[in-house]
Order: sequence, then structure tokens, then C-alpha cells
Amino acid sequence: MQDNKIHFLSIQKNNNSKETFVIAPFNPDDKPLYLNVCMHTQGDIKHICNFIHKNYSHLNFEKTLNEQTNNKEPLSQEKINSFCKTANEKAYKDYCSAFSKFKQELVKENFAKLVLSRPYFCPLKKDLSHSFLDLCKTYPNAFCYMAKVGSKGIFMGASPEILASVADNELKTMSLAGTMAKSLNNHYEWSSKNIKEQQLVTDFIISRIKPYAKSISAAGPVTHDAGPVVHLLTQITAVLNDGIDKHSAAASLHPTPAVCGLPKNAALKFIVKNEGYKRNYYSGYIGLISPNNLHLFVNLRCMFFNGQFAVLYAGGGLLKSSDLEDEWQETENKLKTLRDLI
Ligand SMILES: C=C(O[C@H]1C=CC=C(C(=O)O)[C@@H]1O)C(=O)O
Repeated sequence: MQDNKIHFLSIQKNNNSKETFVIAPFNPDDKPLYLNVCMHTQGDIKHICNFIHKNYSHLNFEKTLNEQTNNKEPLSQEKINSFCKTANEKAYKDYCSAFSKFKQELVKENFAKLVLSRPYFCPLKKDLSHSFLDLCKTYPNAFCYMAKVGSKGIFMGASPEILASVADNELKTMSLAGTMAKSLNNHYEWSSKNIKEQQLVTDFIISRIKPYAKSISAAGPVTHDAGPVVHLLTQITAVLNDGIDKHSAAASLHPTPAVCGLPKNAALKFIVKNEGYKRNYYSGYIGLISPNNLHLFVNLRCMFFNGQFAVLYAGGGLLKSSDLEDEWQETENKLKTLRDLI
């Protein structure tokens, strides 16, 4: 894991920061946003709270709200609750119907793996700055961030997954896939479905970095703690060829089969067409780019706040043996990362 620093960001231009925060959508055809880094600290809590209130309280949320609710006026609490309830009922139906389409393709062996995800709508019970601080405290090994996305809202998350961390000529990445709920005795028997699902990600990552690397080493898989769930993790390190463009090497990994599928391009098209909602920045990548280094994370365990309610996201890898109820429950478990703190 990179570090336990807390990163706060703003769309403010001209702050002469040498570091840029990138937030890239799941679909590589959609453009990434490049933001200036306003604060980058391990933080004194009072300082952080003041910073958040100063920089994040003047968002113009109306446009997003109108798009999502067809409402011109800010919604009452009762209306927000009822909107979220209806939206979640629809999201469950959409997930079930997408699941059968995805499974059919997997059974026909048109794909070896497909990641299916879904949104979850909920009102906030507390001030977002407190939720963010709780997130940073609860997940010290995750990359916790908050980013203002235009005037539409705020993305916030605690990613457990490095997409690529490049310093000098060394690239570190990871294959993180396969999920079980956290158990009290810390004893995990991984199913063959989970082992296969994660191995596909490891093989993909190694094949993508090969053209850029002098040597590659892999360690794992081991069980990795990610809050309410655990995953299988293989750490992968590559020594890059001289003169390699670090950003291209890192971006060539996205989207890995931890969030997309195999074969990659066909899976991407299939997901965009059939998942039933737009992922936007969920399962894209986020992180810091500076002239000599970059630290990118997969945008998982994240949410978007539009000023009135939050949209959380979670997904999971499907193989032809996947079961609807198990996969739905896995998304519920992953949602707890944020749901319990907002
Ligand atoms: C797609 C997500 O998780 C990925 C990362 C770890 C384990 C995963 C899994 O077991 O399916 C997913 O590949 C998500 O959290 O929304």
C-alpha cells in the first residue's frame, strides 16, 4: 500500500502544485479530469475540517439533482428517502436482469470473466467532512481521497487497490480479486471460483506489463484485509525498460479484469452496453501524478455525493459458475466500507 496520507483536492487552478490529481472514468473513451492538489497531509483533524468546509461547501448541485430526480427544488428529507428507496428497488431489478445476460455469455464461453456492478442510493446521516475523517481513520492502509468533480458534486473513497505506483524505473502493481466477508477467527478457505478469478487478473497484469519491462516478479496470492471483506492479493513488481513513458505503462493496465473482464475490449463494450447504468468514475482510476512519479489506484469502495444524497458503487467478478444471491451479497459486503460511515 502506498501510504496512509490523506489527500484533499479542489478544482481550483493555478496553485502551482507540481502534483496533479487524476480521476479517470471506467470507460477509457471518456476523458479523465486533472485536478490540482490543494492539500496533501497526514492531518490535524481541526485543520482538515476547516479545509473541507472552506473548499467544498459552495458546490452548485442543482444541475446534477435535476438530472437525477427531475426536480427543480431541493428535495425534502422525506422525498430523498423515498427517491433512494425507489432507485434501490430499480437497481436490484437491473442487477438481476444484467446478471442473467452476463451469465449467459459466460456459460457460452464468449467471456472468461465479467465484472458486474451496481449503484446504491442513500441519504447522508452526517456531515461529509466527518465521514471522510472516519474513512481515513478506519482504513489507514487504503488510499482515502475526496475530490470535487466540477460543480456537480464530490467523489470520496477508500481504495484498497493499487493500479500502478511508479518511482524511478520500478513499477509496483497488484492483482486484487476474490472476496470473502471478514471472519472473526481470521480463517479463510478460498473457493476454486475465487482462486481462478484472481489468477485471471494476475495473468492479465503480467502480460500487459511484459512489453514495458526488463524483469517482473510476483509474490502471492495471500489473504488481504480490506475492512468488511478480505481479498486474494498478489504483489507484482517490474523493472521498466529505459526510456519508457511511465504514464502509458500504467494506463495500459486499465481496466484490469478486477473491474472489467476477459477478453478486455469485448468485455468493456459488453459491460457499457448491458450493465444497466453508467459507472462514470467508479472502477476508473484515481491518484497522483508528479513529474517523476505516479501513484494510481483503482477507484473502488467509493461514492458520489450530489448535495442531497450519495450514490455508492460495488461490483464483483462473475465466472460461469457464479450464483446470483452470492454475488449480490458480495456487493452488499463491499458497500459496508462506506455505508457504515456516512
Ligand atoms: C469491483 C470491485 O472489487 C474488485 C476488487 C477486489 C475484489 C473483487 C471481486 O472479488 O470481485 C473485484 O474484482 C468493487 O469493490 O466494486
